Amino acid sequence: MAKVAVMGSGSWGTAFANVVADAGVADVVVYGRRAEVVDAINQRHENPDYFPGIPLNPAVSATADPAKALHAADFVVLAVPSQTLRDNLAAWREHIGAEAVTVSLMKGVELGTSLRMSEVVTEVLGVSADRVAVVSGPNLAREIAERQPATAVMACPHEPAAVRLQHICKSAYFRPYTTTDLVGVELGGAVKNIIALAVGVAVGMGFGDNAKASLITRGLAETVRLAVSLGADEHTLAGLAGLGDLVATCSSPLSRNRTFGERLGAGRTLDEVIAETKQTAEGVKSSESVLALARRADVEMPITEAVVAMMHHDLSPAEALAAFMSRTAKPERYGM
Ligand SMILES: NC(=O)C1=CN([C@@H]2O[C@H](COP(=O)(O)OP(=O)(O)OC[C@H]3O[C@@H](n4cnc5c(N)ncnc54)[C@H](OP(=O)(O)O)[C@@H]3O)[C@@H](O)[C@H]2O)C=CC1
Ligand SMILES: O=C(CO)COP(=O)(O)O
Repeated sequence: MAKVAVMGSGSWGTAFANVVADAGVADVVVYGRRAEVVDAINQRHENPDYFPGIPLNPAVSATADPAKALHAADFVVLAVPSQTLRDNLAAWREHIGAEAVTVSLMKGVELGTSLRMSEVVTEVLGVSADRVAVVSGPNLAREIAERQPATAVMACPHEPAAVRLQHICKSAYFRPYTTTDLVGVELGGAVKNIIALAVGVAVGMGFGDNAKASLITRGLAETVRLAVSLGADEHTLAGLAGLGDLVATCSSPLSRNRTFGERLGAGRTLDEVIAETKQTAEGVKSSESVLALARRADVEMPITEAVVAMMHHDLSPAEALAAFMSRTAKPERYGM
């Protein structure tokens, strides 16, 4: 059987390990940095910090030793916050086998470099892009841990690797598709978090479904503009990793990004919201790196700009709304 190492025992790492175990065709081990989480997974088949009361497949084992997790792994699945990936990978690099396929579950863009996560992997590990895959789609981790039905996209420029990954994930409740469009899949995932922050702000301000639908639709338009200008296929953004994830994340109270925005929109200060947010809300930091990417590509992303201004430059939700609504009138389709 293939061996899958999942590096990170938070929400998505735990739920994804469970998906692989439930698919039943690969061995899976999770690396967690805290012994109490590792012990709970091994002894009680539960991750009490992230999914209390949800039974994990007993075939999911855990270790606090990254070398042990990575030893002879065919797939190395990365599930830590995006901004920590470079340092973590540098520490893990010596234990990752030359033939392993690295799989990013992460939905962020690196601050400072504006690199996508797969690009950070190829840079740090010195491997070709053909050995790096990405999993994305409408995948709220709790629903998947509860074994509710879901679909996802496995992206890799080397299609056979995406197909192998599809095989080790497919189960009665998890249906993976494949694509070779890494750029579209990664940017769809990173930008939807930013749009979910904006939707959350609108919900927190008390606005209804017209505002939400407008942000989702115009959010998709700016995602497509950016992704296509960087080489993505427009159809990818109409698929699971684009529209699918955008709708799920912007609609769900389970989304950490939407919840973050909602608290801000309801009048809490940024510092209060940051202090209340225990899990990773990637869009807060990635809004800056995505905007930097957009400026470099000369692409307009007004919702992302508004989110950056609220998250990093003290613009209030009311001021952001006024600035957005008073933009110059335009045709619906422009600037592709
Ligand atoms: N949750 C979801 O529904 C989904 C999340 N994603 C993406 O998956 C990625 C991971 O998110 P998610 O699992 O939700 O995040 P969580 O916040 O739930 O978990 C983060 C994990 O990373 C660990 N961690 C945090 N900081 C560091 C660090 N500096 N070094 C090493 N490990 C660290 C945490 O350990 P500890 O528990 O000890 O703090 C925890 O195991 C993100 O990019 C997210 O966008 C994608 C799809 C769905
Ligand atoms: O990516 C996700 C669902 O696909 C999870 O979204 P949040 O990180 O906002 O919780």
